[in-house]
Amino acid sequence: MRSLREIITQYRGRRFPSFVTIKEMGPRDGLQNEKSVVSTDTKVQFINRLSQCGYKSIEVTSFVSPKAVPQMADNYQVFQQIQKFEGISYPVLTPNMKGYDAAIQAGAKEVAVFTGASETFCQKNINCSIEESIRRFLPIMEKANDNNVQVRGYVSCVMGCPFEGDIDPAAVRQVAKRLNEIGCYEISLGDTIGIGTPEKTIAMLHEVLQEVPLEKLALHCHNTYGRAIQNILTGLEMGVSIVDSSIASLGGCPYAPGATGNVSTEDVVYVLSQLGVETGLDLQKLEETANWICAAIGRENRSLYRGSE
Ligand SMILES: CC(C)(COP(=O)([O-])OP(=O)([O-])OC[C@H]1O[C@@H](n2cnc3c(N)ncnc32)[C@H](O)[C@@H]1OP(=O)([O-])[O-])[C@@H](O)C(=O)NCCC(=O)NCCSC(=O)C[C@@](C)(O)CC(=O)[O-]
Repeated sequence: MRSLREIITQYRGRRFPSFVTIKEMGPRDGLQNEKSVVSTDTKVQFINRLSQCGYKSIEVTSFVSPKAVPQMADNYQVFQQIQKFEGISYPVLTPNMKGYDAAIQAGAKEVAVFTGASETFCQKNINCSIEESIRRFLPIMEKANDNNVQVRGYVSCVMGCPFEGDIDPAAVRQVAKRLNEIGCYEISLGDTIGIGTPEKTIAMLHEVLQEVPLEKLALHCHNTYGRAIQNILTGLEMGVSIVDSSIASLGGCPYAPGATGNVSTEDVVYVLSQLGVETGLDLQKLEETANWICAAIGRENRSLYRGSE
């Protein structure tokens, strides 16, 4: 794995957007896979601390089946108890109408639907085909439109699948196109098991950009093989300006064997700051929050960045 310094040296002098929006995944993608139950109070404190770090978006929980993901069973309580600040969005995952209705009941103003570019992953994750998943999203889109709720869309396995192996970028393009057509305001492209490379990132984005405008695309990279930052920088060089990340690199997908956490927020913020890119995030507060949550749940902090760098 390359050090942050080596990555910064490699990418120095290249052209990136001047501002990159970072969407925090820690409370949802980060915690959903924790084996021992994280208390509602810890989740609430975690999100409240994150709200002080400068984010405009923090994904806070998911309204999925508690049998499928027990860690998110306290979704309603978490959403109700967190402090909500003006200017920060607190999206939640909703796989179907039942999840959407529960999210709205809790007070959600932004939701995210999620599917995949791999049939097998989609079946294992949400128990339906890709086509069926889109059909399930249609009534969500309709109701969200009536309720003035924004809907984000996720495509998983954009660089490869734990069950099917390679995924054709044309398949990613098709799914991203459908999510765009049904009205998702933004589409997050998930390298669910972190097997992307800069070359794969370029090939995948070239395809997706045939259908979806650049400003609607986000990159959601897991860091399983330590390549997430390079893949993200490759996407940013192509003009993408939205990145999903998880503080302390918390997480992993319960339906993607071998997947580790999202790329660490602190690492992305540090590297971008060294490359002259603004994120609006406070690195010191991020580091304090990362250390706090890792101590609270007994996990190691997998970020490479340490304030002493
Ligand atoms: C999608 C379902 C629900 C389909 O599951 P299903 O079994 O097909 O659903 P169903 O409609 O047949 O219902 C079965 C049971 O689930 C209940 N149910 C049904 N829907 C809900 C709901 N919304 N909330 C609460 N309960 C629900 C329903 O009421 C029923 O309860 P029972 O009668 O057996 O007691 C299930 O497969 C599920 O919950 N999956 C969760 C998948 C998940 O959360 N995965 C992790 C997040 S995705 C991810 O991490 C990837 C991402 C986004 O980060 C991007 C990337 O990295 O690639």
